[in-house]
Amino acid sequence: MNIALLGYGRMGKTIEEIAENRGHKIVLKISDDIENHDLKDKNIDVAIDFSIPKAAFKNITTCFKNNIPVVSGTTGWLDHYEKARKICNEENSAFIYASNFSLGVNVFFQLNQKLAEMMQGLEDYKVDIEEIHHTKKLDAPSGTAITLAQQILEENSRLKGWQLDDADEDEIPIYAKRIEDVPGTHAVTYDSPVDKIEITHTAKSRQGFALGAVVAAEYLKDKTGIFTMKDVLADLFQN
Ligand SMILES: NC(=O)C1=CN([C@@H]2O[C@H](COP(=O)(O)OP(=O)(O)OC[C@H]3O[C@@H](n4cnc5c(N)ncnc54)[C@H](OP(=O)(O)O)[C@@H]3O)[C@@H](O)[C@H]2O)C=CC1
Ligand SMILES: O=C(O)C1=N[C@H](C(=O)O)C[C@H](O)C1
Repeated sequence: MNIALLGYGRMGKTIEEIAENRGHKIVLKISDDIENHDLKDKNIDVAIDFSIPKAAFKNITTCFKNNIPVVSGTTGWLDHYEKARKICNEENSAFIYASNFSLGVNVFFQLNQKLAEMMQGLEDYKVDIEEIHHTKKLDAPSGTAITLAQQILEENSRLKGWQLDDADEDEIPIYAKRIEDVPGTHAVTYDSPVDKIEITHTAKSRQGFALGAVVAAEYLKDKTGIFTMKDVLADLFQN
């Protein structure tokens, strides 16, 4: 498969290594405005975007307009997600966005949803989310922490939203810590006067995120439409 890397930083480089080990070819790497690059004549099968929040929307939709399916893991641009979906559908292209491509985190998402369902009637427990990342991260809270909060909100009608740091009684506080070189840690805690329930996912490196993104790209090639990591995992475990 011929892959274009939109963003060639920490994740782009890790994806390159994993994709090549799986027999794919990197035919384009960009770290600047996509308009400076010719997307034609490179036989790009899939573009993988791990860039920066302010570039993601343009990167993704330019690919749709050039009939190139896109896997995007860039966080911090989701105000424009619905518009990107619309353009994808109009252009008959294909798209997978995930705040976290790691297979382990996608299991953790299922665990979080189940736990939220079990805890929604237990009013003595206060829930919060903590995320820890390296000091170079541009956005806070992390995209993964926002996904975790959204899953809890779907199950708990007493909670109205999430807030970074100081939250109201009916909001989920998300605490974002920045510590040098931490690849990504997420914890969801339910605290009551008598006990505490915690679930944590700790990434040991970026390899898990990168592998998930390459597996998603393999899934997306030759498809049309909008997909999620749930579709990718269902396909993976079926085969
Ligand atoms: N969904 C997931 O599983 C994961 C998501 N992420 C997310 O992926 C994104 C990238 O993370 P990471 O690799 O650590 O960040 P880096 O800062 O290491 O990489 C971002 C790269 O994008 C480049 N860039 C700048 N402008 C553009 C542009 N217009 N088009 C394309 N590339 C551009 C930067 O170049 P330069 O340095 O020259 O400015 C840099 O090389 C972040 O949003 C992060 O949150 C990260 C890990 C996992
Ligand atoms: O910026 C990172 O590094 C990461 N970003 C993603 C996020 O914002 O959730 C995923 C992962 O935790 C690493």
